[in-house]
Amino acid sequence: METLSPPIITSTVSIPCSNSSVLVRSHGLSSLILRKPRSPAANPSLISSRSSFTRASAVEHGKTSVSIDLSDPNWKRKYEREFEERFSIPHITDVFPDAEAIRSTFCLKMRSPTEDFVGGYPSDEEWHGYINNNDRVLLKVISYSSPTSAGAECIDSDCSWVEQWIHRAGPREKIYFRPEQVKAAIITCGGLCPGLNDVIRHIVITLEIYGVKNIVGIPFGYKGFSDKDLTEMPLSRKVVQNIHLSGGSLLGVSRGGPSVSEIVDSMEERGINMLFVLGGNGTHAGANAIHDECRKRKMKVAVVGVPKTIDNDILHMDKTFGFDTAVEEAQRAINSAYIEAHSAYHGIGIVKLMGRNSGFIAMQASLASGQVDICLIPEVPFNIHGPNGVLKHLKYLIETKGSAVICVAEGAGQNLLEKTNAKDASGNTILGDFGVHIQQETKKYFKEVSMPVDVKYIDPTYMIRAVRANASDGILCTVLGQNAVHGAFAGYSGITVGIINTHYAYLPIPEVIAYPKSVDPNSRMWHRCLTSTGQPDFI
Ligand SMILES: Nc1ncnc2c1ncn2[C@@H]1O[C@H](COP(=O)(O)OP(=O)(O)O)[C@@H](O)[C@H]1O
Ligand SMILES: O=P(O)(O)OC[C@H]1O[C@](O)(COP(=O)(O)O)[C@@H](O)[C@@H]1O
Ligand SMILES: [Mg+2]
Repeated sequence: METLSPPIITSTVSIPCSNSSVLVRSHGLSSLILRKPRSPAANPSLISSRSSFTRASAVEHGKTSVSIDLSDPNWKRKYEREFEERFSIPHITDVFPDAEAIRSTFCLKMRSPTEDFVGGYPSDEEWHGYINNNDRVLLKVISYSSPTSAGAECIDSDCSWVEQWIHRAGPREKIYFRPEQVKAAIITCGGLCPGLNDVIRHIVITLEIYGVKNIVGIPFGYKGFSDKDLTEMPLSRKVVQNIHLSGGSLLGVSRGGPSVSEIVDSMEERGINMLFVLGGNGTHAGANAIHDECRKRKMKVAVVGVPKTIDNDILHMDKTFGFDTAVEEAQRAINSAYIEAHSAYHGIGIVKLMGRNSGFIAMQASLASGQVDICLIPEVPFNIHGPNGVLKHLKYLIETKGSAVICVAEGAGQNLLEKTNAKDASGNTILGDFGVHIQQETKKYFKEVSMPVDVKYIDPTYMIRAVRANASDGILCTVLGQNAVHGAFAGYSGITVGIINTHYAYLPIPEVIAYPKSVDPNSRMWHRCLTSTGQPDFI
């Protein structure tokens, strides 16, 4: 048995300290972790707070309450055991202890597939490179020697090394579904993302290698389960052969849709027993609820997610597919902004990139281009006006360099805009347009200071996410798509697949969506970005 589905973690750890900036209030694992300020000198009270580490830290793990008593000599072993349980992945045998396992029909080397695959493809090979169920991947690979190391994530004052192991992804020797009894469905939800077609393609191809013949696509996200006008799309290697050559999703996407019980009713009606769900946080929340509902109804179903978001806001993963492509595509916009700004008298180029809660695209695109003077992201507060504001620095740049480029993430500066409380069909907050706002404020400001400027605003957001995946995302999509199928056949459900420290792993869905991953302002990467742009703090 692969033990329990871990609860979503919403926890609070208070590190007793006089400076409120180190009062850590967050979700999930990082709640155990004291994030350091940018420089220890900036927060001397933190250093003197070392003794606070020795106190017991009460941590609520969703339903269960876990308390890590750092004075307990065995706290590390206990922590590691609890971690293992949280990251255990639900398995069909949790609900069906007598579920029959058969030898895998997935072989690395085989003869041409025959019409009659029952009993497995004929293979000449004995060794298939299967993954052992006990194989693990290490989640954190840096051993910090001090809480003052940049980006340090520490549990105690010594930053003791704690091992956090997660399940390795890949094909298993035993499978829990007979290919001829599988009806697999694929669904893509949320916004577009480069690589969706690549993942669909590899799921289909891998399912066929296992011997599955009944594969369908559900059109337009979860809506496709309830809308009677939308019919399933039969999928095969032939259908998906070239779909990766274009962006978008062969199946279409949508936000909003039916309730979880309607979705599961529809799955029962259609006889779907493998569901591959491609989407972001919202989609995964839905996938996990579908998994729970299937368990409640004692349905032998595998629900496997593949995280899709150009925002790169899924926890624990090196990156999500489409992110690299988005960063690469953003280069064209930034370069255009630079050329426009550089070629104009007192030119200012402003580029808005996506990133609802997380500034990863803006940060990485700024870093990659080397042409950005000011990068603004949601995670780092700033002022536009005032002596330390963005506009003052912009004036300095115009005076000293003659031109400037600003890159903003869409979620940046929302506190400076009027709130509308508007939501999209999925319940996501509709953001104010900060790109337009800073463009207007820039024009106003320079008029006020009687300095002629030529402002060019570029919003390439939808162009970026509609392109096809680049080569590196193409490879990532291939591996994720294949591993999703391996996970389902291995009998896992309520899981998702990701790249972690360059290895591929299965994670329980709640752990990756507990909250959106965001840029750590104390991380080396953000500091590198600041070094590259040369921008000051705008506070
Ligand atoms: N908490 C939730 N529980 C169940 N379904 C959800 C939840 N949040 C979002 N969804 C559904 O997931 C789909 C995609 O969600 P959305 O937030 O738009 O995109 P993404 O998955 O990219 O974050 C939508 O159909 C939405 O209704
Ligand atoms: O216009 P739409 O389709 O609502 O998409 C906008 C959102 O899509 C994204 O690119 C990705 O969001 P999701 O991961 O929720 O699909 C966000 O950065 C952006 O806010
Ligand atoms: Mg989302």
